Amino acid sequence: MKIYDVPGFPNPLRVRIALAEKGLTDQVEFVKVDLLGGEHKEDAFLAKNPSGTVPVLELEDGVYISECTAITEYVDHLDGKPALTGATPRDKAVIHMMQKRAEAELIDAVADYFHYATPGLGPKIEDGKKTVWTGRDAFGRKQGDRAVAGMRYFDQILRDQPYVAGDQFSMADITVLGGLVFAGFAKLDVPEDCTALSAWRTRVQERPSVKAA
Ligand SMILES: N[C@@H](CCC(=O)N[C@@H](CS(=O)(=O)O)C(=O)NCC(=O)O)C(=O)O
Repeated sequence: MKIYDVPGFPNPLRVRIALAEKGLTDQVEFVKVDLLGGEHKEDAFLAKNPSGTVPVLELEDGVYISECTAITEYVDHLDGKPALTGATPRDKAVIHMMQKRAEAELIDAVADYFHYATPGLGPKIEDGKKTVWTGRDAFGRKQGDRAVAGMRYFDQILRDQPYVAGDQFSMADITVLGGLVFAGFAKLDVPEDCTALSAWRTRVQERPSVKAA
């Protein structure tokens, strides 16, 4: 397997943690993409992923898989013992639901704040993305507020259960952690009173997979 990504960036981190959780990291060739230089917006990369984002997984048969959730589902099922995406219909559904909330209300909202309300990845990348749109800064700030509301939501969830989707660590936890890492990138602070979320982060950061990623 080959993964095109940028080490240390939030969404690539989601897949790197999943690979480490499954013990597959050493079976992957990582190919660094020059994100700041705009390589991901060039035709050669767009042919791998028309969305122009990382990470992208390339399989032995040449198929390209983008989207962290899809990549995580792929690696989680390779050994027939899904541990991150749910082993029963019920667990699969709850994890899928919480994963979607972690994307929509946290990591993707932070990404919008980062790209539209801050200098983001710099003018070479961002100007292409930000068409001349008078409301773009206001949209970015609104998404920042949405991300902070998302932090409060997950704080409430984690007051009643040890992990984002219930009693077990899952890909939904990985996505919330990616969202908090992205928030740090974007200088979007976790509210002081989100004590359950902060305690959960301290706990999951002790996982070998997180330390290794
Ligand atoms: N929904 C995508 C999001 C991927 C994404 O936005 N990746 C960022 C990198 S990261 O900063 O989120 O880690 C990217 O490629 N951004 C390039 C750009 O926005 O031009 C996924 O799940 O893979």
